[in-house]
Amino acid sequence: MLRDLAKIRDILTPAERRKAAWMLLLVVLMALAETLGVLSIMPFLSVLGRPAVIHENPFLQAAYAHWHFRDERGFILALGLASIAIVVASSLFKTVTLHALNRFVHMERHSISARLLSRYLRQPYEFFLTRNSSILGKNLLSEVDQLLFELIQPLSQLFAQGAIVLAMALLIFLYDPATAIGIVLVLGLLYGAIYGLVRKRLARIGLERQAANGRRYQAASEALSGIKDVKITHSAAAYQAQFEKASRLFSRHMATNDTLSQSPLYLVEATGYSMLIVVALVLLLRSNDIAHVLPALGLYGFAAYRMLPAAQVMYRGFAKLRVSSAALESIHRDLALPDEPAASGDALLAPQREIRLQGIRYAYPSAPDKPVFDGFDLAIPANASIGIAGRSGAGKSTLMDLLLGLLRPEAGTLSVDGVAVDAGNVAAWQRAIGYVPQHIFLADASVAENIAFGVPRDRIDMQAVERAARAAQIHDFVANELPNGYATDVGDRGIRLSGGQRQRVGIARALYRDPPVLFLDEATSALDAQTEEALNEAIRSLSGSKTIVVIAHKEASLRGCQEVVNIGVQSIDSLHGTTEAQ
Ligand SMILES: Nc1ncnc2c1ncn2[C@@H]1O[C@H](COP(=O)(O)OP(=O)(O)OP(=O)(O)O)[C@@H](O)[C@H]1O
Repeated sequence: MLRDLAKIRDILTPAERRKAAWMLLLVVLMALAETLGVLSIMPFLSVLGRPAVIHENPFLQAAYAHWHFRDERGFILALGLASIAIVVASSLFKTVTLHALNRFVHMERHSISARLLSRYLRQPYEFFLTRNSSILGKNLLSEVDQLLFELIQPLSQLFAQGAIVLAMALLIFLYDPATAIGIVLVLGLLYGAIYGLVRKRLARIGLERQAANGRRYQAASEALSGIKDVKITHSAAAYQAQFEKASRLFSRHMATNDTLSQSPLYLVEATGYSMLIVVALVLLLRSNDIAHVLPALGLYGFAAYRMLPAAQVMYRGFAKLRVSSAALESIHRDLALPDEPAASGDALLAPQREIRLQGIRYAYPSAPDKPVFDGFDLAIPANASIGIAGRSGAGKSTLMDLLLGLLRPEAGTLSVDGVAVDAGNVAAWQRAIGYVPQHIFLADASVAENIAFGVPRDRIDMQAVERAARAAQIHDFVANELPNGYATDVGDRGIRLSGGQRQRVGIARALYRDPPVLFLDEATSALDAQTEEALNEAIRSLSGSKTIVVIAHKEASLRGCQEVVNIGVQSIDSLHGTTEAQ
């Protein structure tokens, strides 16, 4: 429990920690206000039943004298009004506090998920090679909710109700210490025993719930993003079954969790009220005077009425903490990921002489013993156009990712004009590059927004968009055939465009900023021969003023390059030696 509290503390920012402390105080005050509201009716009721109490009770007597009441009716009226005032004030306080609490919890959901997304987005590219994107999405959306509504909220209730139990126990203690200790002991033992019985099961449910939630997200996201393959292979039923299995398990665990954290109430209620009857009988047997027993019983009855549900909420807090600690653990771990500095400024590391890879060794994290490159060298003169050829799987895309600074070599350096590219200047280097990947990602936005990718809509330079589109051989299509020209929406991942059109939008994107370096990875593979030739011609016209690196399987695509580097001549495992482009 203490470890979990420390984790919650870590997750919050210092300002949120202060706010959480205030909230906790408010929650406790709210619980006490609630008790006070109910408690304030007691003197009114007892005076109403027997006005003589006014003169017997020292407090009521003092109040009666202090405010110079002349008759009992007036005092009872005042007592009634005072009770109404307390109940109304306590309700107002509770309403305001409730809003503050709701706001805190919901804003925490926003704050934690926003910080988590920012942390994920700042991770190096390699991080995403080992983590499943739907699981990351699940953490951001579903696990943060689990943490807040199934752990932090019940936990704050645990503290609030703890205050009530304490206040009530104190009240009874003042009246009758032995009974107070007895009640706390019985309640503590009862809940302690139940918790001891179910705690292992709760922890297991917590872990399984989290795993099933992940599988649920993964099945839904894979089926929907791969809908074409799902349709054509008729694998919808398999995905449906996969989703349902995980979803059913997830829901079953949520139900068991709710039951296990709620059900002891009935058992404890039965025990509590049985105890009340036993206490009444014992008191009656001891004193034989029912009038003497009744006030004591009234107090115990009231205490039971407030304490039993409060103890139940406390137990629920412990149970939820147990189930949700898996969610807490994963969010705590991911928020502690190294915080890479976000790229800022607009410096440009543009090559004047050469781009050089030297002594590069790189192995993917999932295959650390099988380096794709080991001792690899490559020099690319500035403003030259270099082709990279090689058989499938030889490492062409890996080489491009290394050149892009997306993958960091285990050994060796990437340098631009002798300046080593590192975490400090990689953003400046990437700003100098226009990159067309093998698989182009289009956002569900307009053609113009996709070309000026990442630029806010009102800051898009439409002239630059058109210039880039002309160079990418897509302007005529956009201007003449799309209903709204550059404002036409391309649909989810560009589904309303053909493969070749998507590819040309991707090329226009790389050209939008008119970068000094252009990297093209199979950029023309989806184009017909005529369009490809026109595009190659356009790219050729850029050569001499830009450094261009082209990866292509087809020799025709590399024809315009001044030099072709073949990296497929050696086996992947032993790609040593020098491959130098002069
Ligand atoms: N994320 C990854 N984790 C582990 N191995 C990978 C990963 N990506 C690629 N590889 C492996 O690295 C090697 C080089 O892959 P790469 O994609 O660079 O080849 P390529 O030459 O671009 O192939 P193609 O022409 O088919 O696109 C391959 O053996 C591939 O299986």
